[in-house]
Amino acid sequence: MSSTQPTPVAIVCVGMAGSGKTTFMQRINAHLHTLHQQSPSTTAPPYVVNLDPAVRSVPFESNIDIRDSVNYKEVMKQYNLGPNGGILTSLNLFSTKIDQVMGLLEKRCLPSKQPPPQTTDTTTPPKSLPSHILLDTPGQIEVFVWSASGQILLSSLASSFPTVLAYIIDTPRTTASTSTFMSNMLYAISILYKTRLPMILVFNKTDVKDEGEAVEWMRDFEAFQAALRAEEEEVEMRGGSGGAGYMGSLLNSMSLVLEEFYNALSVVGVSSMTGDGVERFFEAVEGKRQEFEREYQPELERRRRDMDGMKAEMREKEVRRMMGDMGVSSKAKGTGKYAKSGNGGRIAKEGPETVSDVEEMEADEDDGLEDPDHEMGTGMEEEDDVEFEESLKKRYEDALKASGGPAATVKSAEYIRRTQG
Ligand SMILES: Nc1nc2c(ncn2[C@@H]2O[C@H](COP(=O)(O)OP(=O)(O)OP(=O)(O)O)[C@@H](O)[C@H]2O)c(=O)[nH]1
Repeated sequence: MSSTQPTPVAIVCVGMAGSGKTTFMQRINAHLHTLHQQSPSTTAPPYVVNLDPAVRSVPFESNIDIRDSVNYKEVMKQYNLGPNGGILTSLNLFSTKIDQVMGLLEKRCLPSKQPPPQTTDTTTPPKSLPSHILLDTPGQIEVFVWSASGQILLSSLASSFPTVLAYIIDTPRTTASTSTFMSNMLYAISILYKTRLPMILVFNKTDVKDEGEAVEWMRDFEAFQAALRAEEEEVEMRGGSGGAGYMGSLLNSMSLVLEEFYNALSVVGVSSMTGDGVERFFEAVEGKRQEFEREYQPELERRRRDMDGMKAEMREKEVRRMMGDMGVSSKAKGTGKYAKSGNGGRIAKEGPETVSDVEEMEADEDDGLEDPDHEMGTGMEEEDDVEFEESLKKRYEDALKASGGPAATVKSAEYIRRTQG
């Protein structure tokens, strides 16, 4: 079964505090558990990850919980931080374990790369895999979306699984006024731009107020402008300014500009309380998974290739820089600042850079010593030096590759020192 099962979709739930994110997670988790119970051989229960370090208790069981590896209260105390700083630092600490987290997710949710053991037992079906990975995020949405660790977590996830954002919206509160609605939409856009992942807008709490008005405001800007005018008139009647100034015209123009953005989104109304709309949500997830594979994956791969290219370029630069440094430090080979101009095109005599350089230079001047290579120049040295530099360059490159990039300069320097004896 597992070999024919599609890769599970990762659903990352984001939303403002109080939007009903946790209740929504609980609802979709319960839905997937029911599907599993109905057909245990085709799909495993969802794999659940809690990324909210500050949550006291979650009404569902998590397979990976940030709270198991980071103690949020302790982090706040130790680093003397407030609540948001505590969440951010906890996420940072957790993201340092991203390799382990991804290893675990891949092990549990992707088909095994090893061939299944040869067995004559045909009665036991192969183990099924989860169809979805659910991730709950901190209510302080900005801490997750705009932090480096949030980015690391999201991009690592998207590099192994089709990843979809579910942006949960408190429908009754958001449609209470056009300005609240617009603020929430702008927030959703900024997340879309930042994460560059497909997004589903989940209008939650439809048992209190359905999503009809919100969807109308999104699809028909004239309806939004009519609602805006009605609001202004109401305020004017109460003796206020009606926001007729910049606010009204800003919201007006915004509604026109946002049309393109709205077209990129899937919209569903859900009641996490009653379970209404949950099937429609999963249909939207399937649509977004296809969109991810069609549009986002090639873009992700292109970005990854660019990154690899950049890394290779940086490695090359680093090698050149270190070769330059070698010119400073390889006095023994006559390739340093003591080398005279014309010695194989290497660096000419330069000013001292450190106190010990000054002492050495003074000592040399006192002795009236010449560069030994230069004195004994036969022409052979130049060839030797080219060979020497070539072999060094190769060793630098090998060292840099082995250590994963220019960040490992110190390590590489040690390596060179060691190999030079
Ligand atoms: N009527 C109704 N209430 C809901 C629904 N979903 C959530 N709520 C209520 O909304 C409130 C907030 O829900 P939570 O799930 O705690 O919201 P959250 O976004 O996780 O909040 P934080 O934990 O602060 O991030 C709770 O009182 C829920 O009972 C819904 O579909 N309908």
